[in-house]
Amino acid sequence: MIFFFPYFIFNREFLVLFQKEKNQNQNQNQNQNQNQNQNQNQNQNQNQNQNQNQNQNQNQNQNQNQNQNQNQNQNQNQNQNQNQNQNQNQNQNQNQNQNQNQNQNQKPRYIKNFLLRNLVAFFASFYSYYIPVAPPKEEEKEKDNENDDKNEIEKDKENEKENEKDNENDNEKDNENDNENEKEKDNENDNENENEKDNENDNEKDNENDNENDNEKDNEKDNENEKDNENENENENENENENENDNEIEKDNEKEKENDDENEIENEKDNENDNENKIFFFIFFFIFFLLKMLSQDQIFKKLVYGVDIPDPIESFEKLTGKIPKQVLDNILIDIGYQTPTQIQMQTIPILLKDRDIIGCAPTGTGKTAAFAIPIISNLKFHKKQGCRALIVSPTKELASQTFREFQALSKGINLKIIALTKKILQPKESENVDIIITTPLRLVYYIQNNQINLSSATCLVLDEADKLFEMGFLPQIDKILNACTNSKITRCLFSATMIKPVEDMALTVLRNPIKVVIGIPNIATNLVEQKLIFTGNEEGKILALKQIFQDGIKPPVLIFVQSKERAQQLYQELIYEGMNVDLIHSALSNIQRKIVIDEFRSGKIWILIATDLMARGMNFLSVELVINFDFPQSLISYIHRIGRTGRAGRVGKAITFFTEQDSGLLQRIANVIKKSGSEVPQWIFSLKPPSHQTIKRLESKPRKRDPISGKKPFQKKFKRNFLRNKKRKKKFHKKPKSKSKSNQK
Ligand SMILES: Nc1ncnc2c1ncn2[C@@H]1O[C@H](COP(=O)(O)OP(=O)(O)OP(=O)(O)O)[C@@H](O)[C@H]1O
Repeated sequence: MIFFFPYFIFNREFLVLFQKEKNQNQNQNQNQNQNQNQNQNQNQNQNQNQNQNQNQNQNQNQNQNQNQNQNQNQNQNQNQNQNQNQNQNQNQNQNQNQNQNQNQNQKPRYIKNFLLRNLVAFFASFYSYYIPVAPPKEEEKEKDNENDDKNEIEKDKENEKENEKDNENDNEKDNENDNENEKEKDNENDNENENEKDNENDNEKDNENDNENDNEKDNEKDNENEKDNENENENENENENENENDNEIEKDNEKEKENDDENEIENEKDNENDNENKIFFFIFFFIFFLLKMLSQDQIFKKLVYGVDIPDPIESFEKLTGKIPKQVLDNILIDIGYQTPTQIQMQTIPILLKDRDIIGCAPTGTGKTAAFAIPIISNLKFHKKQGCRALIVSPTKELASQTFREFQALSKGINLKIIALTKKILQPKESENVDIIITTPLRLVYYIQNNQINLSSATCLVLDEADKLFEMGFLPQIDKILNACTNSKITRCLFSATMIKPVEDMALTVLRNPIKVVIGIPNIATNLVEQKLIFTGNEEGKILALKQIFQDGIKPPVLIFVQSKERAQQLYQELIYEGMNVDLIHSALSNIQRKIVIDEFRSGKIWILIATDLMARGMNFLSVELVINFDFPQSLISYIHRIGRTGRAGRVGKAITFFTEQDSGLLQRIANVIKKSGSEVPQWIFSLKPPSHQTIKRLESKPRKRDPISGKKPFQKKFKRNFLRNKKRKKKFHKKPKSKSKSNQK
């Protein structure tokens, strides 16, 4: 329900909008019908009026001329007004027809819009936890309605004003025309009256002249002719007026057409804007969800590339029948893994099908078991045909650790597994083993001495592959690859980090590989809370370290330094403080290293000072705090160092000291810290980022640092600068001799 809650809210929102639009259109349709009816009525009335006018005109023609003219004018005015109204109504009708057409066109769009909105709503519901979707507020709705009403009222007012203006103009024109007509008609009437008077006078005169009869007849005839002429003139005027009315109607129609065209263009523009808004809306949401998914590692959480990718497993139980029952029991009962990790879900089925693979997953996510389970299952039982699986690790400690995990997973299965760390291979011993776990150097030694035959190997695993493809190991890896001559060999590369050049090189040795990437590549695990502390100088580091111990720590703690010399110096500083501390580096013997690791694992040692020897692959489950006393030499080194905590789903903490010397790589590492969810001081990002060459140079060799203990840095610096002057140097070295001579004297 929680999952689909925003879906319903979105849906409701959009349904409300949808209904609103629909109602508006329905109202428009209703109004349109009403208007159409009104227009029809008006037209009918108008026709009636016109008929009446015609009748009146006829009657008036028979009666008095003056009254007739007045009535005609009035009627004409009425007609014009009616025509204007008619025109307005026609405009409205046309607009409404357009709206109607739009509505008809929009009908399928309703469905589209509805689907589109539902799709978006569905996406929203998918990310319900990240998108707080508030239901539309009633106040906002009311405001929207008010605004809509206001807009409509304003539009109506504007239309009314325009109509009034048009009416006024038309009336003015009409009045002008009427006045002109009246004047003309008045003149005509005057003429008529004058003629009448003249006729009367003439008659009188005729009577006087005794020609009365003849004159009267003539006058009567003349009067009749005059009347006919007058009637003809009146009819002509009427026709002229009618023509003028027709012209005006035509003009009005033209205006209406222009208005209609403008309305059409505006409507088209509105439609285009609506479509643009919808597209923008959709794109915005799509990008929003993408970013959300990216920020929550949803997209890069699980990426599998390749062809014919076997289906992943969701549980170890799904492996029933695919792996020996004993192995399944070891996983579920003996070791107690309940569910496979993501890398295991993807890679176990792939390796069971003997496919080449690149597996990249964050530190502490069970990559060892991801390749150990299918390898043991594929080999099934011991065959006396030589080494069938070879696992190469960069350090002896890691090889020993992997050996232990293989032993645990293959318990009860007759497989011969050896770790070539301390063991010296007996002649022909390699022919009797199934799995060899080794470091590159030792393996190459046996290959070169023909003490080991790898032609029967069907599986080769390069653990911490990116490290093994670095220049230091590359020649040895090349020899190992050449020694594995079996054409059906499966090659697997695993690491928590993989940079592009190394990956490209690695891909050249794989055939039709499947690449599995869990999480964002080359990013520290988000189970580790990371912190950067500026210490100023070496002394500051010691003070900061003591402060951390004073604040309280939960052992065991792992402290990383950049060299064995510095490990020794720090060890002396801390042992002097009475702390339960030990150190491990490559200069110690194998036995010393093993003892230190065992004691650290058992909790006998609380604080272990280590070089990068311990940075990769070492699994100390109980380590909760990692301190980078010396800033790591590279980003990859940082990721592996802090990956010694926060393993197998547990949380951890990592603190990194830095001085001004470390500013080169500071921004890069700060970026990784930020991406994995921890806080970083913002000023670090305002620093000028180093060039690619600077980064390469910094990563190629460790930084020169002042010693941790002994003489204070400024004294040492002063002495070094002082002795740079050759003369001073000679004097400095001569002084003791002269003293001794004087003493002798
Ligand atoms: N399915 C599982 N369920 C619970 N714990 C597991 C599972 N698989 C492995 N582990 C445990 O997770 C821890 C880390 O495993 P592993 O050392 O293989 O990690 P990794 O990915 O190789 O780490 P790194 O990159 O540092 O080498 C081990 O303690 C291992 O026992």
